[in-house]
Amino acid sequence: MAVYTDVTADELQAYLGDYDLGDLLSYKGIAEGVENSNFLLHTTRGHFILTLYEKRVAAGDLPFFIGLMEHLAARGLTCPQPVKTRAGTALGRLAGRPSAIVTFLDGMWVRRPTVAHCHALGGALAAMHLAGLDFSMQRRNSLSVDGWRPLFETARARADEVTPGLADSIEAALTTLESGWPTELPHGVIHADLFPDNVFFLGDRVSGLIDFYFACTDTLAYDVAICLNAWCFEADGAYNVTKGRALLDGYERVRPLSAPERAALPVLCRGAALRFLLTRLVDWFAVPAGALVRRKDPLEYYRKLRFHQTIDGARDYGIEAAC
Ligand SMILES: Nc1ncnc2c1ncn2[C@@H]1O[C@H](COP(=O)(O)OP(=O)(O)O)[C@@H](O)[C@H]1O
Ligand SMILES: N[C@@H](CCOP(=O)(O)O)C(=O)O
Repeated sequence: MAVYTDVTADELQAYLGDYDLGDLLSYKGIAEGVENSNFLLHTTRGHFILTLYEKRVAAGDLPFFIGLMEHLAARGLTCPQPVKTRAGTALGRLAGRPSAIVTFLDGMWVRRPTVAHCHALGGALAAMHLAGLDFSMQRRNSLSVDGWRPLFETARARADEVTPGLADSIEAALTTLESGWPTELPHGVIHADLFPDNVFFLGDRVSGLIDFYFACTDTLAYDVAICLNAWCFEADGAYNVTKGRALLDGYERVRPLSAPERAALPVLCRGAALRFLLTRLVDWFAVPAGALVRRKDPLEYYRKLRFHQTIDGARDYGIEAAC
């Protein structure tokens, strides 16, 4: 998260008047993350997270996110729980933005995931996929293949400022993905942004998942591809096949992948890399002056995309093509 919108102590006191959260002792903006504005609240009832939803979150989608966190918790997953006002509502409005308060989760996210972390993450991802299967609400993924070109068009003219030739490379990758994107693989609720900063650990054990604000109904194996991108590359840009194997093994112990899902991993990984390249590229030029936010490097995902373009089978990710 980040802080794009500031909240005064008076505004916050008045807002908290609708909740049974005791007295406000302190609050501070959280610099981590890039999407929404987040504050850590300390009240006489404990710690909570206040989120003000920013540009990429449509207010109409908030009931899906809130309902999903409640659904997953009811199925035994540890994730933030929306705190309701005395009137029973989880969604409010603060400083001109839609807002919500959620419970604070214990644990730490890991800056340098090990093989053991990747294995545990794979299991947690699969458990989330299974727990989401009977969630009754649907949300289209606005950041899937049909959303990439409109996103690209907003940044195309400036893309080569980041690195020469970037616009042409994205155009070529996009055209290939648009004609070959798999649509028949098993669908369900996906997290769609399960990066290390959204997974809390206590030791090697996953203690909770956060940040469900990209969650949607989409191809389950696409979520696996997002995680391979986010967890299994080293700082020098090399893919770590041992981590990939661990992640996939952890996943398959809970939810085995079908042969078509395995076969689609290369194209899904290319799509996942392009999706984060594009949002990072757009944000590179769009972060407002004065916002408390750390921009993320689009080129990290350009390098990952180019790696995936050299892959032709699931085996290169650490899993056999056939089950
Ligand atoms: N429920 C929570 N419990 C504890 N810390 C949280 C919680 N939600 C967010 N945070 C803290 O805020 C940071 C950013 O949150 P995140 O949801 O990833 O933001 P964004 O949506 O902008 O990416 C996390 O890395 C964590 O430190
Ligand atoms: N994970 C995305 C950015 C979305 O914000 P996050 O802080 O929740 O990860 C990226 O790395 O581009």
